[in-house]
Amino acid sequence: MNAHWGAVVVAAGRGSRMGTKESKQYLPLHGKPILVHTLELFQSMDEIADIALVVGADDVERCTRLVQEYTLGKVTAVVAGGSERQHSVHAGIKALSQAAEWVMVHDGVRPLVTRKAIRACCEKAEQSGAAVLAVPVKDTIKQVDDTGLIVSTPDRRSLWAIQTPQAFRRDLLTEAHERAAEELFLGTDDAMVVERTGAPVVIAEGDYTNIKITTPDDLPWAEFLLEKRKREENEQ
Ligand SMILES: Nc1ccn([C@@H]2O[C@H](COP(=O)(O)OP(=O)(O)OP(=O)(O)O)[C@@H](O)[C@H]2O)c(=O)n1
Ligand SMILES: C[C@](O)(CO)[C@H](O)COP(=O)(O)O
Repeated sequence: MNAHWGAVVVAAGRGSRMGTKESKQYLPLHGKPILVHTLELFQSMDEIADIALVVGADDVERCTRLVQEYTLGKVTAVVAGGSERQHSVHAGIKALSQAAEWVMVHDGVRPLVTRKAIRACCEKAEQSGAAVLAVPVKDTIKQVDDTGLIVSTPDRRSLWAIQTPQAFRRDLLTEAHERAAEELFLGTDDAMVVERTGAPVVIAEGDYTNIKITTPDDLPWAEFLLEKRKREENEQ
């Protein structure tokens, strides 16, 4: 893995599907905010030189304090995000130090990603320019119309559930985001923004445990996975 990777960690969402008053990225997991678990993992990797943290406009001060409290020295910028995830990512890329020629984008609410998976994704990106973590879909997926009628059943062998981090050569990601902004294109991940430029984006196989904490039932699952991981680390 290249020596100078920058990471954009996006955490400016409201977490409406979680349904809590507090935005989900600040909910405690093993006594620490979910977002802090994520940042600590990135902070611990030698290959990552700096991190831009993107949060809600009202949370910039609070997150600057969190960065100090948890001595997250690689977080060189805490900036306000936008109304859509894509706007938040774009703000993060612009805030990242110019020295970072390679950028990975990660959801602040995916604290269970592993260093091994991050490295696998970045290594694939270094070979091809752009790579995303993903896992093969386990269920049969149907395309359904507005009336509930099944329209088609895509071949499951070609379906992957996409995760983060998503890793890119910085100039490629920057240009793709600028173009999407100009053309008012909104995607649900950064790969979509890059794919539409015609640049290849490849898959790096990840783990099913890299969940995006989205709804209340994800919280006990995340607690369990974190507990299991800590136990395994202690046994080694
Ligand atoms: N305008 C936004 C929307 C989302 N995100 C971030 O993108 C990641 C993935 O988004 P998701 O899980 O969908 O978060 P929310 O948008 O907060 O959730 P919801 O859709 O339930 O409101 C999260 O870390 C979230 O904080 C962001 O930085 N800016
Ligand atoms: C980027 C992402 O996490 C990949 O699975 C996902 O697309 C984010 O989507 P959401 O609509 O913000 O949940």
